[in-house]
Amino acid sequence: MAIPYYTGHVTDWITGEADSSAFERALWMMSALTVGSALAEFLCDYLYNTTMNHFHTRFQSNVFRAVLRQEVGFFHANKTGDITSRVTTDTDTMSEALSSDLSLLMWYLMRGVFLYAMMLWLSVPLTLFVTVALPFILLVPKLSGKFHKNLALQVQESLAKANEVATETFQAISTVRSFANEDGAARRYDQKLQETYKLNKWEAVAYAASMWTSDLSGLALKVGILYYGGRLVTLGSVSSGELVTFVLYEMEFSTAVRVLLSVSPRVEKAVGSSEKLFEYIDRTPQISSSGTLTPQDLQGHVLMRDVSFSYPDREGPPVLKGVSLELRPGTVTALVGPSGSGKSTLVALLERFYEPQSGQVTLDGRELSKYDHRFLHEKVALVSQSPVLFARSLHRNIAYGLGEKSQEEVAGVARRVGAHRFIARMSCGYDTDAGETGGQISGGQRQGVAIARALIRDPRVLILDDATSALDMESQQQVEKEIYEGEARRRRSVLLISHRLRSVERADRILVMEDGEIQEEGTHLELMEKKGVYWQLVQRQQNGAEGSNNGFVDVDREHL
Ligand SMILES: Nc1ncnc2c1ncn2[C@@H]1O[C@H](COP(=O)(O)OP(=O)(O)OP(=O)(O)O)[C@@H](O)[C@H]1O
Repeated sequence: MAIPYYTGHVTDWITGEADSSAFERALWMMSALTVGSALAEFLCDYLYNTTMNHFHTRFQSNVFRAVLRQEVGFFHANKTGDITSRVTTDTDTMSEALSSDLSLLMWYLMRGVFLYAMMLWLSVPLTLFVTVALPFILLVPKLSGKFHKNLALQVQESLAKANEVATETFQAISTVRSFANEDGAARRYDQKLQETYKLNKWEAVAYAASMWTSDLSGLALKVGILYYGGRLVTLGSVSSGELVTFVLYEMEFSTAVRVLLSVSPRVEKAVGSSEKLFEYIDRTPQISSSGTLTPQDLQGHVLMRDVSFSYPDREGPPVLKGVSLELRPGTVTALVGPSGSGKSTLVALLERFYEPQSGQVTLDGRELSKYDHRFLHEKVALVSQSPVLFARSLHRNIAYGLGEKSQEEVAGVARRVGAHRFIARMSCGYDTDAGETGGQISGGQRQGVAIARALIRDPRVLILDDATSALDMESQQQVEKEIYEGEARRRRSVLLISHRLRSVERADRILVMEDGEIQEEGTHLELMEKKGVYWQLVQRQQNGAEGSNNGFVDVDREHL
């Protein structure tokens, strides 16, 4: 920025207003400053980019952690594609703006301030003239910048919607293929992309408009300065060298303003994308995990008292209506009932995925929220209806979240639930990759691995939510043996949800659930003698009235 200053000195030497020593000094200073500033710029770029890279990595990691902290309901309320797009695309947009645009913004802001000071020092009247014209240069592009920010937000949202379609399609590719609906999926994706394209077009117009207006006003300003400055030179209030220096500074100043104006909409776009990210970071999870209890003598005594629950954002009657149940250590409690009666919802409350609107769930007499999050989920293990495995070895899947576990330990627990048989037959054994969401092994094998994954934690409460439906007879018997006769049985409470009556009839207690209420409870024989809901359901099934629709399949007819 000192170059224009010394150019003025050279001009004064040419016009004879200064001697030759000033000319030599000017040349030396210009050379030294050029080398010095090049070095400083190199250092500045290096440090800035390294810092921004560090920032990007940390920020993305923080957003990911913030999303992970949210309650399960948050993931049901927001689409996966939308969340993923926020964590990846939006953080990229934001970091890109920060790494290039913000550095330009800061750089040209500092330049602008310095140049303005130099202009003031050279000629106050000319600077005042520029100052009066400045708001006109700034105002119009500022207004179009606002319009641009709004459009940028819409572009981000529309891109997220396109991502949702892609994610959903790829996740359900087998279904898409079996219905031969590839064209339908492509059309849906195209439709979303078209929406983004249209918005992008408007965004480009808004951007061009702000550039055009700033160009036009900059040009008008230059004509004004030359006219007014020429008059001041004639009057002798500034030298011709000073006018040249002023014009050069003003050109640099205009460039700074232009850059600031072109960068600010991009920074505003990044602000637009960051708003949702900060919403995620600032969001307080509706289910806190601030509990601290980690009792080493946990028994696994679960009590659910008069619990009612409705899913958030779901209208209609409650899914659970005043449910009470007890899981005693050393006993197996079975929960049966038709599809949609609320069994998995009850499990979700035991796992603290949701909190009940009324009533209480306690473990060893203390509310679930009082327990340390990690401890609770180590001690209360769930195998869900469709367990998901991770794209890593079966060994790592069984020892999921537990750090290093020896091969003997993993194989030992797999043996107990009959999973070792099929794992040992695989060519890579425990090193076999389960594939994304466990898609590279069969449904029954997935269930076997998931049961082993739950048992390796030696939980005090074990919940099997229809978790053996796909197992072959031999594995099923092995799991039942583990549940009913296993040595750990005395140390834990088991909640067994199943549509197979054969596997629940040995339970110490059977609860029959219908429409979110426990209708009956007792042992299998008691319930059969009572000839109530349970008996009716069994009869109906026997007569084939409702088939598997009421949730009861594979009835042990001989026993009945
Ligand atoms: N995440 C959710 N959001 C809103 N409603 C839900 C959600 N999950 C389940 N429901 C609704 O809650 C009710 C009970 O569902 P739940 O999954 O608990 O039944 P279930 O007894 O486990 O059925 P199944 O035997 O088929 O597994 C159903 O009407 C279902 O539509």
